[in-house]
Amino acid sequence: MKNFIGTQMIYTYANGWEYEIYIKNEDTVDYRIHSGMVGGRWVKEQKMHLVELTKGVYKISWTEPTGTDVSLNFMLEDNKMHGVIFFPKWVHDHSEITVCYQNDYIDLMEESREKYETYPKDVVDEFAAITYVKNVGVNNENIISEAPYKGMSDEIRAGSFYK
Ligand SMILES: C=Cc1ccc(O)cc1
Repeated sequence: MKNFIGTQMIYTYANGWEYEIYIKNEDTVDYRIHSGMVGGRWVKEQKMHLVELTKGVYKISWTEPTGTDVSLNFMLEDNKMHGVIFFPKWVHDHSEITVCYQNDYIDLMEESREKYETYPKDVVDEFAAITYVKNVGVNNENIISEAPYKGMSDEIRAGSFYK
């Protein structure tokens, strides 16, 4: 568990969506979505549940202000993960509303999940290849502190992003 907490990862799902996550501490993640249905969205301070399923295999799960539920399994020894995302219908229909720095729009997310339809949910379950992994320590506010832009994940992988 100590190895996993503090880890920053970038991964590409089999459907092409690229995500970045930072396991900030034992119950919090920050994340950034580089591409996919809600590419451009980024979030800090998302509370989550974390367990070690077996040696080197970690599961994190949470429910979001949008009503989206997420459960992710990281298999670090194999450089792969598997994610399940349960999108309410409204996120699928109005994804542009969720593409923002969510922390500034929590009220809008909560209003939208009441205003628009929840069902049928859109279940996305996909494996992903982890393309970057680094333990950057706990509670580092500088790891995910700006909006994603085209080329950012390449810069992170190349080691030229953080000054
Ligand atoms: C909806 C959030 C979310 C964050 C990371 C991930 O891999 C999938 C979904």
